[in-house]
Amino acid sequence: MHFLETVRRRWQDADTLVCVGLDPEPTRFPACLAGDPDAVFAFCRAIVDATADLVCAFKPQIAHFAAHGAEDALERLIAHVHATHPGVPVILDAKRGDIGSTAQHYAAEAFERYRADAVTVNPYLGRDSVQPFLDRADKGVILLCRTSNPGSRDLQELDVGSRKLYQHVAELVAREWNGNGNCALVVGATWPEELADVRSRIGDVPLLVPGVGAQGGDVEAVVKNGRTADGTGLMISSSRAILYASNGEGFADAARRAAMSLRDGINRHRNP
Ligand SMILES: O=C(O)c1cc(=O)[nH]c(=O)n1[C@@H]1O[C@H](COP(=O)(O)O)[C@@H](O)[C@H]1O
Repeated sequence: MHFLETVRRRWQDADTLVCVGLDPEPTRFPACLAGDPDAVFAFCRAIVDATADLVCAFKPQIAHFAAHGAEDALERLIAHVHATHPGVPVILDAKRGDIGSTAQHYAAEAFERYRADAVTVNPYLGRDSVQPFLDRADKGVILLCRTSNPGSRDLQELDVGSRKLYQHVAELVAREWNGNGNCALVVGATWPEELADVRSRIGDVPLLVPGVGAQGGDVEAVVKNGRTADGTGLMISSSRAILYASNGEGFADAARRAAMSLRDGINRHRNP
């Protein structure tokens, strides 16, 4: 099934806009995993199994695996999600961007090697750098628009004619790059006004919104400013606040409680 169809099904059937980010940091793992040579996989699998019914997607962040030489754990983790929680899509957060010939390999990495359902892509190299991803009509292409970090102001807010660069990216993606209907955009929860602005420019194109939890974004503002008319349209992503809710033996249960609390907080504001 097409990535965005799968997400829409999760929004409706599982009644959740939560995306759990999988950002393993071994120094923050619970003591019960100390000495486990496969700790990255064991930790992430426990989180996945404890939260799968509460999410519209999982989002493993590739550097958090590659930095520890754990690409194999990432492959097995995504295979585990597909096998054990069918219908829950996986977004590979890789923020790729390169000339077209190299981008083809990044697309193959995301979709063939890792078997991700969607990937985050940096659009700032232009259309040809994104084309190998756009061509995969069954896969999601989630383009950085207004990122959550403070430094996103440096370039993304620059005036380019009658609007700012991130506003141009939002319109370009929604109007010209989304011919296959497989695009989404990233806007940080730390920019609630910009979220409303982007939503007004892109119709029902879905938004991936990281920045609630550890980065302090306000859930109510995100939902009210970013939702579509039917109270969906958002994948609201949190990593550290869920993954490291506890560093005791009950870490997976604590992660479940944190994900449930985020889901319920979102759902309180979903419908007008
Ligand atoms: O593309 C992303 O996922 C992303 C975009 C962005 O603008 N800001 C952002 O924080 N992210 C990612 O989302 C995750 C946020 O993690 P937490 O702050 O722990 O919830 C990290 O993996 C970031 O790399």
